[in-house]
Amino acid sequence: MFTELFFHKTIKSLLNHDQPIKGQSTNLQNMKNTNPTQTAAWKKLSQLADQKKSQTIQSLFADSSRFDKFSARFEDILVDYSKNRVDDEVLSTLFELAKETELTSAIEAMFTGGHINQTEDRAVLHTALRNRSNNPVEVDGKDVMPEVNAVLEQMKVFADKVNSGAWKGFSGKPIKSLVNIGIGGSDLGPVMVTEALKPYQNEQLDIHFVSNVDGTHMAETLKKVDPETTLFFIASKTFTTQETMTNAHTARSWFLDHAKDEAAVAKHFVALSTNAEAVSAFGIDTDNMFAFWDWVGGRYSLWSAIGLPIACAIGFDNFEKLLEGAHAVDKHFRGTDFESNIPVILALIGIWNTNFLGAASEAILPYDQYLHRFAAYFQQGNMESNGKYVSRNGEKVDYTTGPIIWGEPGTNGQHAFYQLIHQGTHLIPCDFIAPAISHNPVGDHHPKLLSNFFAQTEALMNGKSLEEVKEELTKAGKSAAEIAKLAPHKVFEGNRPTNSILVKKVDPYTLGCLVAMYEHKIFVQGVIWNIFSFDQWGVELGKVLAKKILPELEGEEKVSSHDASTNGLINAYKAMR
Ligand SMILES: O=P(O)(O)OC[C@H]1O[C@H](O)[C@H](O)[C@@H](O)[C@@H]1O
Repeated sequence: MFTELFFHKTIKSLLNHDQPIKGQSTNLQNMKNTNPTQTAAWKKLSQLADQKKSQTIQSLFADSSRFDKFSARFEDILVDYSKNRVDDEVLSTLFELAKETELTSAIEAMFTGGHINQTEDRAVLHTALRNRSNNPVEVDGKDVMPEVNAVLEQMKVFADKVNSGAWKGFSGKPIKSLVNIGIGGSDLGPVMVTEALKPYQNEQLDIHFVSNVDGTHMAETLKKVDPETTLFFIASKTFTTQETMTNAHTARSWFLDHAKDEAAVAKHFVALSTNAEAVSAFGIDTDNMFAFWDWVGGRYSLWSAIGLPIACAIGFDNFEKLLEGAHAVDKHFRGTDFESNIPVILALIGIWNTNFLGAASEAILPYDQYLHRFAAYFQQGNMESNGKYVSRNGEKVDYTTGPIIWGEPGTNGQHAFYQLIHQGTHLIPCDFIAPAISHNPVGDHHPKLLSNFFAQTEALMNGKSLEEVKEELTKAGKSAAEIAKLAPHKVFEGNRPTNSILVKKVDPYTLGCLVAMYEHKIFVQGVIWNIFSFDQWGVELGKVLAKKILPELEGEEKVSSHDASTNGLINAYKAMR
């Protein structure tokens, strides 16, 4: 059934990507709905996992060319995946798995506007938003690039005005504070990017994000800003999300309490949305609306109008560089053989760790304070995309899909949860990310930070044997009894897999590259797991039930329409307040 959707699309030559994409007939009918566990490669991988159980990463470094073989460079980015439990045989079988699950057709289907978000019958084209080559990209026979470029132009004009101080508030003062009101994909991308690129931020502006429906989030933000100089971005793809609409109305009332003039709203509120009708119903002039389209997934939307607060904070030129970085990786992903394709390699290693070594989670550990929301961003990106137990043919899968994603910046994590990564009972593959050049080269901070990065990946791989521990304790003058008691606790098994991503500097272009790498990793995994990565039905049920419960919270009468626990909680709340 996946197949039929794409038969009208054309596979372009992998080496010739700057030609127009036409909605012609196709040879994408090979796109399979394959249970990955039924492929020859999967079966072989299961055997290999069994056979190689006792093989250690450390022992694999007997091959002196391992680092060169198992690392890849993309411009100023080095991806070292040599500290994984993979050898040539495992990797080549993983590449076979990608071939057997028709990854190439799937990649083409995405880039050429196939409706790969099948349960919502939508194309998935965040790549068109950053298509700096500007070659046509057709969705249902219509080239989307003119619209994409028109919104980018609208964003540029607006961001330039805000940046230069030409955009004035109702009392004639230039804008000083940007407040983004949005949640999920309409929050996390702009938060992550503006934090990551803070060194590029216009110092005349401060930026705030309100996402939680908890009134505290809004109240604390409004304390910091002045209605005369604040610009609100109401960011919502649907413009119906409860949290965002509630926060938007609160911000509007607060603003009008000060401005006392409805006409002033136009100078202080803009909307980033696909839903023009709801935007004007809210009272925002559609002249102040920046549009995007249903083929932009929320968690892939920072490249769209949702990126407007980013463009305002760091300037449109820098926003463009972010797009350029992502586009460069798009070309790499689409045009490079699997064997040298970074997102494909990262995805396959992730599948090896998840499905064959039994890892349930992955940690993302940036050694860069500016990247402190990177893990949170990809928590949504990954878990909302691949947290699915139903396959593309509608059946329950009998294998593990998306891992739990989590992480915090190093070195903070080291003093908090690395204990479990080193000596716990769970296998936690980790991605370490660091820049070679710091934006703040204060004293010897950066070498210290990076020495921790390198040391951790080394320690996770090599561990520390019982013999080493005993020798150390002996040298420290411990008695035999003390050594026997202490030694087991000081042993590190090692053999913990890590990827290391070293970038020259976290600049807009490089960040664009990094984000696109992770996005495509998620895509590849979804294809192989035979799930739909671009819907998110799992978030709906709770929303529906909350709507039903909300009116029940009014009044004093006891609620009895739920199970005993839910009734008990609601009634206790009513009694306590
Ligand atoms: O942008 P919005 O339509 O307001 O949606 C905001 C978020 O809410 C939803 O519940 C989804 O789970 C997210 O994928 C989405 O990014």
